[in-house]
Amino acid sequence: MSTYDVAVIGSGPGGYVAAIRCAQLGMKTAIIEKYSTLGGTCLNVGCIPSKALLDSSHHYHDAIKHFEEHGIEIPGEVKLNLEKMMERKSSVVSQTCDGVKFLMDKNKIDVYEGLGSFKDKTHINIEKDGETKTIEAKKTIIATGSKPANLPFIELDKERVITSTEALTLKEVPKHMIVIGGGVIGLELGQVYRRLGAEVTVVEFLDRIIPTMDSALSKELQKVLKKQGVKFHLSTKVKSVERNGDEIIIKADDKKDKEIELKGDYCLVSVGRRPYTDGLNADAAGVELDDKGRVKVNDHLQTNVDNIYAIGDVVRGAMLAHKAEEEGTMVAELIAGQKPHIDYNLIPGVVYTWPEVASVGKTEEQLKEEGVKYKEGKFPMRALGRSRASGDIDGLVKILADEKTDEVLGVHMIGARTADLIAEAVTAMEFRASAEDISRMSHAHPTYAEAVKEAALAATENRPLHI
Ligand SMILES: NC(=O)c1ccc[n+]([C@@H]2O[C@H](COP(=O)([O-])OP(=O)(O)OC[C@H]3O[C@@H](n4cnc5c(N)ncnc54)[C@H](O)[C@@H]3O)[C@@H](O)[C@H]2O)c1
Repeated sequence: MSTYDVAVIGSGPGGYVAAIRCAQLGMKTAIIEKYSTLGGTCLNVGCIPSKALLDSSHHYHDAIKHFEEHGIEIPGEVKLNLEKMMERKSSVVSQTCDGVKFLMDKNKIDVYEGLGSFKDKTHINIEKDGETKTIEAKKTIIATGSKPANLPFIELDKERVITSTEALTLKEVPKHMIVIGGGVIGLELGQVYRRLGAEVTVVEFLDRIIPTMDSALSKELQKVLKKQGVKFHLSTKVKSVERNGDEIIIKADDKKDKEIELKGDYCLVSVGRRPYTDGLNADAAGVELDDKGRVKVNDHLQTNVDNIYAIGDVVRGAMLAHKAEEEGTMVAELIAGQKPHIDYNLIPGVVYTWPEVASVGKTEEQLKEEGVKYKEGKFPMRALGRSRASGDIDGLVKILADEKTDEVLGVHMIGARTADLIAEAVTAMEFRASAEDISRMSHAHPTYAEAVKEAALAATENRPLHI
C-alpha cells in the first residue's frame, strides 16, 4: 500500500493548488479525482468553459451590433456556427485540464483516478470500474467542491430543464430561455444566449439581481442587461416548472402575489450550489458535516478530526475558485508548520458579464448594517476618454471609505475589464490604503483604471477632475 504525507480528494482549483503547495513544501502528495480529467467544476463545467462562451458570444454580438459603427463592413450575413463555438470551448477546456496534469507531473504528485472515500481517518479507498485501491495518508485535505442546487419541486431533465452544466453544451440556441435565479450563473449564461439570439427572461426571488453585491452594481447591471434585451421578474417566487413536449411552462407569484405564467423552450435553474460530499464516507473517518451539508472546519480549516482538513466550496464561505485556491495554499502551509492567514474580507467577487462586475470589501448595505460611518466617491465610466474610444461607456466605480480615517472599506465597479481592475482595489486594501493614497497614485492615461483614481478623488475630497 502506498503511503503519503498528504492525500487531496478532489482536483478543482482548491485541491490541485493544495497538492502543488504540499509538494513544493516537500511532502509526498497524492491527488484523487473521480473524473478522467483534472480541474474540477471550474475547469470542466464552470469558470473556464463559461468564459470561453462569454468571449465567443461577445465577438458574435460585436460583429452584428457594433462592427458597423467602427467602420467595419461585412459583405453578406454574419452567421453563427454554434457547433464550432462549442468545439472551441471544449478545446480550451481540454488544454486547461492537460495543463493541470502537467503541473501534477512536474511536482511529482501521484494522480489517482476514481472515487475517493474514507476507510478510516488515515486510509482512503479509491474505487474505479468496480476495483478498489487503498492508500494511506497521514493528512487528508477534502476538496470535493459543490454541485448545482435545485428547488424541491423542479425535475431537472437535463435536456430542457437544465443546470449550468448542460447550458454549456446546448446543441441549439434556445428561442426563449427562462432563467430561475438572477445570480452569477444565471446572468453570465443568460447573457451568452441572449447575445446568440435567444429571448431571455430572468426570474429572481429577491428584489434585485446579484443580491449579495452592492446595490449600485445590481441597479447598473440590470439597466445594461435590459438595454441588451434581457427581461426581468424580480421579487417573484417560482411555484412550478412543467415540461410539455418542447415547451416549458413556469408558474410564479409576482411581488403583488399575482400568479404569472411564462413559457419558453429551455429553463436554466441557477439558484445556487450545494456542497458535495456524496460517496466520501465522511462518517468512517468521523468527520462531521453541518446542517447545510458542508464539512465543518475551524479557523485553520481543520475538521473535527485532527489530521483531516477541508477547503473550497465544501466548507463555509463564498463558493469561488480563488477562495478555494487561497485555502488550499493555507492548509498546505499550516501542515508544514507555517502560520499563513487569509483575509476573507479581501476576496474579490466578479461577474463576467459585459460590462464586467467586480467587488471587494464591504458593500454600502453592510456598512449601514454595521453602523460604520463612511463616505462615498463615484465615477462614471462614460466620462473616461478610454471608454469613449472603445464605446464601452456603461458602468461606474464606487469607493467607500471610512468617514474619519479615509481608509478604503469597499470598492465596487461595473464596466469594461473591471474583473482585472479590481486587483488594484484588493492591493490597496491589503495595504490598508486610504482613498487619498489611491487618488495620488499615477494611473496611465487613457485607461479604464483612471475611474478608480477619480472615484478615490471623489471619496477623499469630493474633487474628481474629469466630471
Ligand atoms: N463569476 C463567478 O465567480 C462565478 C460564476 C459562476 C458561479 N459562481 C459561483 O457558483 C455559485 C452558484 O451560482 P448561482 O448563480 O447558481 O448562485 P448565486 O447564489 O450567485 O445566485 C442564485 C440566485 O438565485 C436566487 N434564488 C434562489 N432561490 C430562488 C427561487 N426559488 N426563485 C428565484 N430565484 C431564486 C437567489 O436570490 C440568487 O440571486 C455561487 O456561489 C457563485 O458565486 C461564481
